[in-house]
Amino acid sequence: MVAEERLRRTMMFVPGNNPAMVKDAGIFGADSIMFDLEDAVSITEKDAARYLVYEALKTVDYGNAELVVRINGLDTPFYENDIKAMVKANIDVIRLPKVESAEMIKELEQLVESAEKEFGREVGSTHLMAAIESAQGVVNANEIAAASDRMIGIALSAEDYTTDMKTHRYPDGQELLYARNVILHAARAAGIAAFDTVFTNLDDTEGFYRETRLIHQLGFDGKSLINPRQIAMVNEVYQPTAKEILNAQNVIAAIEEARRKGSGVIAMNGQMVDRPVVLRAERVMRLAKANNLVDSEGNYIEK
Ligand SMILES: CC(=O)SCCNC(=O)CCNC(=O)[C@H](O)C(C)(C)COP(=O)(O)OP(=O)(O)OC[C@H]1O[C@@H](n2cnc3c(N)ncnc32)[C@H](O)[C@@H]1OP(=O)(O)O
Ligand SMILES: O=C([O-])CC(=O)C(=O)O
Ligand SMILES: [Mg+2]
Repeated sequence: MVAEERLRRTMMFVPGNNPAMVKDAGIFGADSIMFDLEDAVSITEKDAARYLVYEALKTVDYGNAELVVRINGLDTPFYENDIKAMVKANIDVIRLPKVESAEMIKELEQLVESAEKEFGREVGSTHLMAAIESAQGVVNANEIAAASDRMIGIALSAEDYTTDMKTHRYPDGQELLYARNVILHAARAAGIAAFDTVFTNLDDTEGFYRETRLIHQLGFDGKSLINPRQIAMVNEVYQPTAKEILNAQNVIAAIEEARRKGSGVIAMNGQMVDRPVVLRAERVMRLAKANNLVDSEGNYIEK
């Protein structure tokens, strides 16, 4: 097996100034919980939200969820204090909003490194991600994605992006097609994850499914979410079918057999099985496991 890659289908925003939501954010089963210190928090509450999230990170058990914080942008008076507090609280990932250049990620990296030294945290252990929210960010997506070894992903942020592009969001998503493809290619070229944007109309379930099916087809790892009700719908779209699971099991068994015989390639039902096929099969099995569709030995559970 290749190194186990973390599943990041659902990255749920949690307003950093809402004590009840911050406290209970772990119970909904999001792959990643993203505490927000930026646009969900008004200027007057910035310090209180930072303190609330810091305390929660120190005291609340969020299980296996990856813990992310969206700090305030580099053009605000808040980001330095945000970085220090979140590094000190052992956050897994810092998400920088409104990223337009590799230099912004490098500036973030320097501040994170000095905070790690100040608080006795292992240097390099705080991961980073960038939200791309403007034309400039899309144009520089390749450099942004490759700006630091700490980068785990880049995300499209379509609310700010469509404003910058002088458009707005439409049900068919045509206005996002270029940005989605650029971000996806930049992420894949850099070997990191790609996240799609939030869908803000909680009553439009059909629209949410349509958008999630599209980004799944394109190849995104997952989506930023605003509400726990959206988690199960994303997991459903990302869940492999019985046929895909059975095929993946056969592929993995076939390649293990080939390796025992000293070969990296084998034919299965007349079809060549090589590395990319095996990597896809391993991802299907990770998704199957996450959806409880296989037992601990990887056997399909009939439902
Ligand atoms: C463009 C951008 O920057 S987007 C990112 C910034 N925006 C955000 O972070 C907003 C996050 N989302 C929210 O605040 C909320 O989901 C809202 C305001 C949109 C809707 O809230 P509600 O109407 O309360 O939603 P709903 O009725 O589905 O909530 C059900 C439960 O889930 C909780 N919940 C809802 N959203 C969240 C969330 N994002 N995180 C944690 N818990 C949540 C509610 O508190 C409620 O809990 P309760 O049953 O114990 O009272
Ligand atoms: O990251 C997101 O999807 C939310 C956001 O800030 C935006 O859309 O501008
Ligand atoms: Mg935004």
